[in-house]
Amino acid sequence: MNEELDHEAARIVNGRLGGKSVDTQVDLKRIETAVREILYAIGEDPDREGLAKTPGRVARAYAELFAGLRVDPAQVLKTVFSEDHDELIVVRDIEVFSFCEHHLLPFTGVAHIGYIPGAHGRITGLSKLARLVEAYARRPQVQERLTSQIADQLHETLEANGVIVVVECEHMCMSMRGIRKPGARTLTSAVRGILRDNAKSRAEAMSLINVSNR
Ligand SMILES: Nc1nc2c(ncn2[C@@H]2O[C@H](COP(=O)(O)OP(=O)(O)OP(=O)(O)O)[C@@H](O)[C@H]2O)c(=O)[nH]1
Ligand SMILES: [Zn+2]
Repeated sequence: MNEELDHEAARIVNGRLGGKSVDTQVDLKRIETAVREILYAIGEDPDREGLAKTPGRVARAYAELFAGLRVDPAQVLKTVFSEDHDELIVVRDIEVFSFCEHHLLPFTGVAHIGYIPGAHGRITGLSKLARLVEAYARRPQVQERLTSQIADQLHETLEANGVIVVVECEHMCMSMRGIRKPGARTLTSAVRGILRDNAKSRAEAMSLINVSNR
């Protein structure tokens, strides 16, 4: 099949991201075809009653699960307020559902985000921090990149004095298959600005995030 034509035929579906509808241009037909092939390949019958609608369901699920690919994270942070607050703001325990790009299996856990506004006092809506996590998580990812992308976007867009992002996740590709170690959690952090340069500020941020007591 001509790839360009196939791409042009991509259907628009509505996905949901952080509770908001987004236009997600995803080639559902192509996913359906691929899922049928996978079902054949594992020795299943894609036409049996229970599986007949599965390729379509998987296609719609993927459109939603990978909706972050069609979100501009800078836009997510566009709601900013000016506030005379030059100290740490932390939102912790933001749920993360992402997919490791190696096995396309989920990794799930929480993200903790802290930032110190810049001199102009630019702060964003608290929910926007969770939306930012969604925008970067709903893509094929690695946990390290997810962590640093969130930190870099906050640092840049808010011109924050300091940023800290800690992500703790369990990877299904380590739990369900391969090494099979359920319960192992991976912690990654990214620190920017004053929180990177100043050990005392970083320690204060870490204690608010309180990772070690979880
Ligand atoms: N650094 C990092 N590694 C990840 C992440 N998600 C999955 N991985 C790892 O990616 C690696 C891929 O290794 P490969 O040797 O290419 O693939 P594999 O043979 O399936 O590896 P095993 O999982 O060890 O069976 C594995 O060690 C996974 O644990 C992530 O977010 N960050
Ligand atoms: Zn993996």
